[in-house]
Amino acid sequence: MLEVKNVSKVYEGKVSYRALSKINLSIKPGEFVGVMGPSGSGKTTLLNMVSTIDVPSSGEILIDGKNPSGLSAKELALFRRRELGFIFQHFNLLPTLTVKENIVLSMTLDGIRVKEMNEKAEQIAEKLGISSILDKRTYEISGGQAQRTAIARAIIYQPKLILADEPTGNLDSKSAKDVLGILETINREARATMMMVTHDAFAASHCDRVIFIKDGKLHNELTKGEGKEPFYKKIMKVLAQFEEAAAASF
Ligand SMILES: Nc1ncnc2c1ncn2[C@@H]1O[C@H](COP(=O)(O)OP(=O)(O)OP(=O)(O)O)[C@@H](O)[C@H]1O
Repeated sequence: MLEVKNVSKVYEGKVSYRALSKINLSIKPGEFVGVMGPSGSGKTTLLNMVSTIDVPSSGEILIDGKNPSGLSAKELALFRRRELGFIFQHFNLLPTLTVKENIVLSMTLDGIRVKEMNEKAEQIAEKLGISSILDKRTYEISGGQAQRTAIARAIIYQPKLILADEPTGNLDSKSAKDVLGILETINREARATMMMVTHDAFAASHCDRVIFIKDGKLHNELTKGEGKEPFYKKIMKVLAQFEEAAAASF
C-alpha cells in the first residue's frame, strides 16, 4: 500500500539541513504502523512527504502503486481527498462550521447531494458515538469529541491510507484510549492501512509494527506478535535506549 524508496529530505536555507537520509520502508494493505523516535528525528518530515504535503529531495513514494508527485495540483487535491485520511494532534477542525459540516467538508467540495452527505455523516457519527453533537460548533465539544469528529472526517471516503500525527497528543488518558480503540476498529473492520506518528508507547502498542527513526535514518523496528502488554514493554525499552543515548551526549 505504501512504499518509501530511498527517500532523503534536505531542507534548503541559509544552512541546509538533511532531515531524512535514504529511508526505505513499506506498509502492507491493512497494516497499522507506528513511527517513533526522538524529537527532531524526522518523523513529521516523513509523514509530510507520505501525505503529499511536501516532496522528497530524492527517492520516491508510492501509494497503492501511484507516485503522487506526478499529479497536477488539481489531481493531487482530489487524490488527497479521496485516497488519504488525515488525523492531527490539534484536530484541525473549522471553528465556523458545525461538527456535521466538518465531517462532510470534502463531500461538499466534491458537490455531493445534501441528502447523501447527511446520511453518510449520520451513519459515521453513530459508529463513532458523536450523533448527539452533530449540530454543535467545534468550540462547544470536548477534545475527545473533536478527535472523533476529525476521524469521521478522515474516513468519510473510506481512504486507503490514514495518516495520523500524534492523534492522542492533546487528549486525556480516557479519551486517548477511546480514540485508539476507534482507530483499531477502523483498521480491523474497514481494513484501512494506517501510519501513526506518536511519542506515546501506549498509543504505539496498538500498532502491528513500530518503526523507529533516529537522526533521519531508520533505527530499527518492532513487530507486535504476542499482544499489547509485551509489545508496550519492548517499545519502552527502545525509548529508554534513546533517552540514555541523549543523556550520554550532554
Ligand atoms: N521547514 C523546515 N526547514 C528547516 N528545517 C526543518 C524544517 N522542518 C523540520 N526541520 C528540521 O528537520 C529535523 C526533523 O524535523 P521533524 O519535525 O521531522 O522531527 P520530528 O521527529 O517530527 O520531531 P518532533 O518529535 O519534535 O515533532 C529537525 O531538526 C527540524 O529542525
